Amino acid sequence: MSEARIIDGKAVAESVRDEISARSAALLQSSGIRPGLAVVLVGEDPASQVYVRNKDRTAEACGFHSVKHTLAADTPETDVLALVEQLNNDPAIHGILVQLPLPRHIDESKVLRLIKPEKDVDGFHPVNVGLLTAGERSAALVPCTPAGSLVLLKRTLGQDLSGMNAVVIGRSNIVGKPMASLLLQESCTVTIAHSRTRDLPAVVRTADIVVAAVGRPEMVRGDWIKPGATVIDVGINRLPAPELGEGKSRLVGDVAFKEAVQHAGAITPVPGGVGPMTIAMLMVNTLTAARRQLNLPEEAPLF
Ligand SMILES: Nc1nc(=O)c2c([nH]1)NC[C@@H]1CN(c3ccc(C(=O)N[C@@H](CCC(=O)O)C(=O)O)cc3)C=[N+]21
Repeated sequence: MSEARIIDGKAVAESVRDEISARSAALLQSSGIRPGLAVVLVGEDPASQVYVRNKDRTAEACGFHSVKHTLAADTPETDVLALVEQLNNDPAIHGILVQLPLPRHIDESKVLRLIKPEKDVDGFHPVNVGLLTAGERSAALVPCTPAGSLVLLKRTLGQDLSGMNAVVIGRSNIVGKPMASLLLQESCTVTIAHSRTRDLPAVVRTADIVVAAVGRPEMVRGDWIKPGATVIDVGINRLPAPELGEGKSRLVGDVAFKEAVQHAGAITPVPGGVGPMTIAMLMVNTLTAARRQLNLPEEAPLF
């Protein structure tokens, strides 16, 4: 069998970013307003650092107003809530992202529920979750990683995914559940598999589309993949790599890439797959949020 096509998430993310830059420049020209994005970091989770740096750089490249609030890991919950409230009321801020996970003493869902739904560029507020689940994707802000994964699927398979068997591995609120909602809305036959699923390899073998979002390095093996299937690897796992030198690490996905590439029709790499798309879709959501807050018409959807 021939090797799978490698889906270039970095290149697709760049094209999305170019489109957002152009739309952002047009908005600035016509209304004098820059989309504003605020990121709130509580504590310094090392895994968050790369993400925040990439996000800042991309926001700047899109001509956005971008601010970062870094709070100490022991900041009281009331202070975090007060900051969110301040950002909710700041007209220069159209999108608010509170980096997860939060320290244990902070009630995550309390923080997420306080963010104004129209500023919720992560799409984690119950209002946005509800709209997406109810099939009103176009009225919602859609979580960035699932949205980016769907963009990659459509670039690979075309606009029509109807009737395809999609298996989503992982049931998180951040990826698995919203991904399943999106694929269902595309008329896929959707299975959500998880840690209690019986005979996961057999379930995955039924899939035309596999979305792996479990957070377990290289868990999905090559012989689980139906020949020709499209594989979206959402996992970003940092493993020690002494072969690269002392203290070095490497990133691997949730899919055993070297094996899966022998079976799949197309597959995303890690890094360079879904990660860059997550950031690109955050820019899409921030621009969408800004336009809605300014009562401007919706632009053509990018997926
Ligand atoms: N409220 C919230 N929303 C998030 O979306 C969110 C979050 N919290 N907490 C942390 C995770 C992690 N995350 C990443 C996004 C992009 C890359 C990314 O761009 N990765 C690149 C480079 C990775 C590297 O070189 O280290 C790649 O995969 O090619 C990584 C990680 C978003 N997250």
